[in-house]
Amino acid sequence: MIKLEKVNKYYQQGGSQYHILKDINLTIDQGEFVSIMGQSGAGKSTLINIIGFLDDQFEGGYYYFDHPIHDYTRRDFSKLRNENVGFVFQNFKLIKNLTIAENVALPLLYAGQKRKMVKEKVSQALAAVGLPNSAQKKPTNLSGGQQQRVSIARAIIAQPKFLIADEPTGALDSQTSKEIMALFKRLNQQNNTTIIMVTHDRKVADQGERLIQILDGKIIADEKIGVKA
Ligand SMILES: Nc1ncnc2c1ncn2[C@@H]1O[C@H](COP(=O)(O)OP(=O)(O)OP(=O)(O)O)[C@@H](O)[C@H]1O
Repeated sequence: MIKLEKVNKYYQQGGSQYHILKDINLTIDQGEFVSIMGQSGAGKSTLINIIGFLDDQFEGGYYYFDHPIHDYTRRDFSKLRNENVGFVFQNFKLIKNLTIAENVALPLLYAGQKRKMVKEKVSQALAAVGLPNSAQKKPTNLSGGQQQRVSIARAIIAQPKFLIADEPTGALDSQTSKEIMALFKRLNQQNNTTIIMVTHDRKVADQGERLIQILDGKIIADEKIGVKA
């Protein structure tokens, strides 16, 4: 599904050029649950920004379902992103003055779907993340774990081909982290949703089935770590 070939990424700063990703070769199949670990500054966010079609400024090949998307325009990139990827962040990124239902509906409203259809899909997405009775609440009335469930509902509502989760448990206590990881695992196993997750926490990473380790912009290890149920 995702294939990176010799991907390199540079940043220019103050007249100097920094080489951030170095010859990244990586293939991710549909249905995989991949964890990415590495020290701060290793290049994890830079990598997932490329994988998630947020950054089109890189060198090398990116083949998505065999399409050479490194040749695409910026506009093609935003279309690909909107239609294929769901994002989950450490700090949830919910809009405070919108209700839970309105937050979850946003990707569908951006995609121009009819309100009646949207309402039904919002209820389904909230039920899927275990929050059936919170639609009319505001984010600040929910716990951190519940807010992360809302952000996962928002990420899955448009039925993306894959999810990118950047430190999804970074702001949660260990019990809540476990519950959120159980939810990711269920989405992966029941719906075959591909998940690509960055984490600093080895216990969290171990919930995936493959662990990629990055150091100084290079993949230094890529191994199977669990057996799928
Ligand atoms: N927009 C930018 N301009 C210049 N340098 C950048 C930019 N974004 C990131 N960098 C640099 O690229 C390197 C990799 O950053 P990146 O955010 O990908 O690391 P990371 O592994 O995700 O780290 P962390 O775990 O701290 O989030 C760092 O040295 C960072 O300073």
